[in-house]
Amino acid sequence: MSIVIGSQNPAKIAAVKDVFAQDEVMAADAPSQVSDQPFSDAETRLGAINRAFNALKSASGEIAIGLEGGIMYVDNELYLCNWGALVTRNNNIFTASGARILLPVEIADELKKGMELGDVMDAYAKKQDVRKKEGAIGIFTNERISRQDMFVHVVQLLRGQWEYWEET
Ligand SMILES: O=P(O)(O)OP(=O)(O)OP(=O)(O)OC[C@H]1O[C@@H](n2cnc3c(O)ncnc32)[C@H](O)[C@@H]1O
Repeated sequence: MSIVIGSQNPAKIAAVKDVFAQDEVMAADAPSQVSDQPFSDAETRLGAINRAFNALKSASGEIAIGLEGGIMYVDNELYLCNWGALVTRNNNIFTASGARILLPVEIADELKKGMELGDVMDAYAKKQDVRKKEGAIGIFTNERISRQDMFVHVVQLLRGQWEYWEET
């Protein structure tokens, strides 16, 4: 089977390859058509769905996966949130969200000023491309859960739902 992932981000590609280890996994640039920094569950989820549909349009995969990172308020505090979508050629959509953790106040303050989490994390950690590696979730969990680990769980949730509803 061939699967297309709507991103060139190595953490996202590795997560899909981990869950679909026996299959052909292709990566395609696919716009999320939401803000560069989604600010709610609804916007992040929509970004994942848009990326999956745009990936399916641009490549020859049988199914497509979109993975999108964002942030969301719970009361007045900002949490990291991530969403995934799996879409099929007959327009079935499966969605799932990832683990979420509270972001420290100093990170949240920068995000509220309009900065993107990827840039804020690089400055905070004094590293480059945190978003493509351990991610904010890796840094703030002492690297117990990396961004890839978190997306593996999301992709397992997507694959499992797709198998249950389409293959049983
Ligand atoms: O290449 P693409 O697929 O666009 O991956 P991305 O990481 O740049 O983009 P996302 O749409 O997943 O995330 C939206 C923004 O939030 C940032 N972001 C999300 N989760 C993050 C994490 O765990 N660590 C660092 N930055 C993160 C990301 O860098 C973007 O600025």
